[in-house]
Amino acid sequence: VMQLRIFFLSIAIMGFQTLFSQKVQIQPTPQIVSQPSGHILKPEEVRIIGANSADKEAVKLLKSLFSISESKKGFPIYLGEKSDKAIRKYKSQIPNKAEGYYLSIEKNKIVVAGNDERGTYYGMQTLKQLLVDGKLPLLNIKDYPDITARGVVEGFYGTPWNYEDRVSQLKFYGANKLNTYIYGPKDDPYHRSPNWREPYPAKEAKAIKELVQVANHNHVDFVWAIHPGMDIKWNTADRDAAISKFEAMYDLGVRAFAVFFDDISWEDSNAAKQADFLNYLDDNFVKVKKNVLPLILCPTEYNKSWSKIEKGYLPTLGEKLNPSIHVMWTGDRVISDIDRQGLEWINQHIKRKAYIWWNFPVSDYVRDHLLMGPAYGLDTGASDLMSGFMSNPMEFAEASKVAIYSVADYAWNIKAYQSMEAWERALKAVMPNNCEMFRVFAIHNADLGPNGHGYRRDESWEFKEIAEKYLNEVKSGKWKVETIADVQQEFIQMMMSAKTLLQSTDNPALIDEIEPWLLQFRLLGESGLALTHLQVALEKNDKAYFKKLYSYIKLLKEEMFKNSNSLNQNPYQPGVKTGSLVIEPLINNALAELSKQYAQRYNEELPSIANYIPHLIYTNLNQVENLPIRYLHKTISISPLLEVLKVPANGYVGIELVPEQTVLHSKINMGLDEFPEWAKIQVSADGDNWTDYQGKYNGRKEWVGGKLEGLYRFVRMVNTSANEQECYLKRFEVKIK
Ligand SMILES: OCC1=N[C@H]2[C@@H](O1)O[C@H](CO)[C@@H](O)[C@@H]2O
Ligand SMILES: [Ca+2]
Repeated sequence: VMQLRIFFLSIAIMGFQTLFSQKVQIQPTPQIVSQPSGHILKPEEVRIIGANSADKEAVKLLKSLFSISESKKGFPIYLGEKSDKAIRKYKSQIPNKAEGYYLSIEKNKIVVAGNDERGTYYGMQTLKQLLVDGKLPLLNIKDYPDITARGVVEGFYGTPWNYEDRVSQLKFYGANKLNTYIYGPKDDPYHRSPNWREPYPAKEAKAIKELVQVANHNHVDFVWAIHPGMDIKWNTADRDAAISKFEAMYDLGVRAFAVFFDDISWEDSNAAKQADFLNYLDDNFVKVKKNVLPLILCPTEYNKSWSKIEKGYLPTLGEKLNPSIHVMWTGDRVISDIDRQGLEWINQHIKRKAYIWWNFPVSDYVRDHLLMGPAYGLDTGASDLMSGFMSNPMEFAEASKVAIYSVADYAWNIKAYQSMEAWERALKAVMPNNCEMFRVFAIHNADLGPNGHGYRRDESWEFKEIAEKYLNEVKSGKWKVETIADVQQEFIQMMMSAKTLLQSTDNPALIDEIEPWLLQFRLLGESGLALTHLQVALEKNDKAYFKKLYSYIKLLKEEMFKNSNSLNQNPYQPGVKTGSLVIEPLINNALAELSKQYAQRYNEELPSIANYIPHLIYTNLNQVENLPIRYLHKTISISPLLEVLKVPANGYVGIELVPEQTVLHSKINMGLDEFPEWAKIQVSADGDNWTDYQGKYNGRKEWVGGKLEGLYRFVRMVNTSANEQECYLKRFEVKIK
């Protein structure tokens, strides 16, 4: 009997424990958090001890959460930094780390004590997260960030974020303990060419001034970046032009600056000159102003695949740059995982900890895709090797928050980071009321398709196995009802997801951004569903029904084609791709298979409606071998490259027409003012015998060629000189008959 009694007692205690010790979820994951021992109800009134010496944003945040009693009787909340008298008693509990804090929620008091102002503010952000349903768990936390600078570099090509986007982002960073926002949109002419020397016009200047204030209210350092590399001259005029632009930005409240030398021609990538330029700004502006944060440089050689150590670019920076200047780095490639080995490699050459510019979820090189998946490929053993970690996002600000939320979790507590778990929480943070439907959409919109960087992401990972099984059963003709049911369930969920999100109201800005993809996603689900009914038609041997369904699917595909030619149009990767890794290929493959079975049974060929492109990229340059080919209204084009293209002797890039075609005209834009003497445009029918393709330069830096007699298979640009040359690949298109 005694054992039994003890047994039941232990069960009861466990139950009690689990009831209250349900794991508290805090974002980002704290370093040290005690097991909750029960909870208290939210105090009716609180008394703040230390209100006039604590960080003012923290005080503001506290006052927004609780009602403050004027008298002495309110529930005491001790608030302040380690140097403040009010929390002197708790000083020894505070982690001795920048932005660290100690938070203790007890029966008769709460303590929020920061190692510095930002730490107090972050302690308050955590307290806010713990106040749920009018209750607070009894626990204590000692927390601090692993990486000093954490945040976002708005550094993509494409439509810059607008003012509302940026305000929303800055508030999001405050709530997720991200402390840095680097303003550097490539297509802002006052950040880059031609107006990097000019002060902003009044309207833009006012907007930046206000954004800096919003950043300060959310404890975010607003870093303004200048991109002079397209036309900088290494002289005092341009050096002083940069200083005076920095002064103008300083007057708008900016207290942190960066200099970007990325994606410029290699002649100007002179490390010694760049280092002198940065050191001059450092010595004559940053050091003079005193309250300006250390400079950040984005080097021309910003990834390992582009660097030739023997040429000395990175070692020169490492040697010459003032030690306080940060050096940005994207990893082993432009778009790259970040791991210990790669970081140790770069840190030794730049003689400091790399300041990471992580090119995810940026999509300016795959603009027809959204990157809504988990942020993975980040080494959880690298917390001591980075001085900063910035995400370069998509031009879709709200949609980028899914990845940015995960980056916040990673950069704060690296060893604890779990990409899938963070992703689940990110979805809920971005779409609180419809996160299940949002998850259906996000899981099928994660991969970016074939692209020039060869960077891919997993997608539809929970559906892959069913998809495989389904396709095999379609091929064998022996399909099982439960497999069809599983596949139908996924397709119906896609339709439900699209419809629910299109009509949702919990994040209208997000729906506005992703609407084209939601429309496409719904149609894709619908075409999949119709596809499964083709099997019903075959089961019932109902030829007419099969044909009706087939033309219905054709209608759906025509609508998708229309969407892809009217929505999200841009000169790079226009259109709207969704479910492109698993769902779309499954539907096209099953469709081809079922129409083959139809043809065999009824001895009648149906017109093919699977959308694929037979034409190929034709090149011996591995920098562009993965660039996708587009085919639209008889024009075949190579997806443009944003970076500088390096063309060794006899290097070539072009298009292979499959099969041979009559070429009507061609247009090639290499981003050069006149047609370079080292280049030739050639055509061939067999890939061996080449003839020059006569053409001329139009007024817009483009080579244009006319109609060719006869059939050709290859059109290319080749470097006929004996040395490596460089150009851009802004456009390469061939129109056929
Ligand atoms: O400085 C690093 C860097 N500069 C470029 C490059 O990465 O590729 C990114 C993705 O295309 C692009 O957004 C960015 O502007
Ligand atoms: Ca203080």
